[in-house]
Amino acid sequence: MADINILPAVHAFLNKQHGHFIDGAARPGDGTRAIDVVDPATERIIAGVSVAGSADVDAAVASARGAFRGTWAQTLPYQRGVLLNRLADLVDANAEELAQLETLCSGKSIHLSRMIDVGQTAIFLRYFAGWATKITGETITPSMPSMQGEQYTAFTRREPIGVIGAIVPWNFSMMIGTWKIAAALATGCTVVVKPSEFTPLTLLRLAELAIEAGIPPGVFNVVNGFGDAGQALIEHPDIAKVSFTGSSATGSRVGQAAMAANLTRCTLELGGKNAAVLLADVNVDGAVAGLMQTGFVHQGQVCAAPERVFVHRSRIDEVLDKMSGGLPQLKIGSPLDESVQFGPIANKPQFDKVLGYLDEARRLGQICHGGRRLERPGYFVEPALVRARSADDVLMREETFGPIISFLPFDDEDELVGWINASPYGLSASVWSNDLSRVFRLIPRIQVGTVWINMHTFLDPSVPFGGSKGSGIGREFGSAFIDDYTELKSVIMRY
Ligand SMILES: NC(=O)C1=CN([C@@H]2O[C@H](COP(=O)(O)OP(=O)(O)OC[C@H]3O[C@@H](n4cnc5c(N)ncnc54)[C@H](OP(=O)(O)O)[C@@H]3O)[C@@H](O)[C@H]2O)C=CC1
Ligand SMILES: CCCCCC/C=C/C(=O)O
Repeated sequence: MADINILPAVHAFLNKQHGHFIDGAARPGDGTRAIDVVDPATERIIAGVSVAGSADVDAAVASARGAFRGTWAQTLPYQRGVLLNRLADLVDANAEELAQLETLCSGKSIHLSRMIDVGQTAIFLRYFAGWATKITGETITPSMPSMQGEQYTAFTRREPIGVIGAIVPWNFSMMIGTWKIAAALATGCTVVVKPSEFTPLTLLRLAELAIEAGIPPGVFNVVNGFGDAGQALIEHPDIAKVSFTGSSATGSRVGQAAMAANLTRCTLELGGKNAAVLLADVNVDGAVAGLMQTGFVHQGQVCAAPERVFVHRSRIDEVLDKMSGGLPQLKIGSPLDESVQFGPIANKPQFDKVLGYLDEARRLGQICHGGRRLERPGYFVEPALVRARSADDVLMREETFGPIISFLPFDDEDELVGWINASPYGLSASVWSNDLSRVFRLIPRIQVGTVWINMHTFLDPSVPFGGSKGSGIGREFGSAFIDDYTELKSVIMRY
């Protein structure tokens, strides 16, 4: 099939040098440094953005601080919910434009951009809109003996923490940005977001839509640039909280810098080396379909993707045969072709990293299917299946963040748990079985933030998501975010 037609609005948005979005309007950069935005499917430059200097970061934080104390503080929770719902409606109304921008910057298939990036952005906005009117404290009866004979009562209030500095990676820029922006706005905070320099366009467009929705200027600001712009943001004295998604290495630096600068609180959603465990009674067809989908969606560039799969020895040959048989059905090609499920790797550094892991697996003779680079422009590589020799192999230990799934047979449950927990990461795992007694015995033994049963990478806005160990600090979604984005104030009163 041919590529879809690019909308005139997308052409118009692309052929521009973008700056930042501050105080409700586009702010051009100072022109001294610029970033080329590259389409990973063609390696062509499709747009440019300016690099924020400290004056831009200061202006964005000042605007967010002004709105936090002014217009946004005067906006009732009910109205905040209405405005977030209006933004969701505008995301729906501009869905195709946003999906095309996302695909052109990130290389994810247009189908995925429509369904996940745009579809989930609207869903998360509506979910958080509902929370705006449901943020409550509790009443407490003081219990100290010294209070006998006196009349006391106490209550707590949840107050918005202030300006949020949000730092967002390139794999799902608009959706992950929205998790942070919508949580901030629902609780009464304001936000300055720095997208990855590889995928800056959809969040700039979302900021424009926020103004169209009636969200006051300064509530949602975007600064573009490299890590140094992010660094200036997290160290800014008027940032009350940092919400970061990205690699564990950068996340660790971000957390330390924020803490050292101003004791700034952080939520860190970091990398993973997520295990899928297929027990002896596994429904192989169901597990294979699930792994094919979640291991190779967006070319494996998903923090929760199943990268290491432990299969009971009695089933491993069957599983690998069916995985190999399924791979040719995954159509590789231009992400703007609606029949394609598998596009290019999102950017050149990530492409080089994935090719490096594939070279290593090839050197060790471990690739059992795929893994070849495609001879065409763009960062294309086939998805790969690897049969590991030991849980200590590089591909069983390091996060590749690419379309590579490694398999290892297991015999013994204790050994299996040891292998899973030996990882410094602890984001997620899945167990595939209908033997619920065994499954429920495993759940408390696996050191991760989320366990899926007979599914993988299923994110729902009402279920907390985040990592343990080296995969992060804090949780996004559900009610957990309210604690993160608010300050708890206690009031004790004698009457
Ligand atoms: N958990 C996840 O969801 C993701 C994990 N990754 C992993 O990270 C690896 C590297 O990808 P990369 O994009 O470089 O991810 P990083 O973790 O390095 O970057 C994530 C975000 O942090 C910014 N950043 C970088 N350095 C700093 C800093 N010192 N202070 C503040 N912000 C900073 C980046 O900006 P800039 O890009 O402009 O430097 C980007 O916006 C990938 O190979 C993959 O393994 C990547 C994306 C998502
Ligand atoms: C189809 C999977 C979509 C979920 C993407 C969530 C990504 C999170 C992350 O990489 O941080």
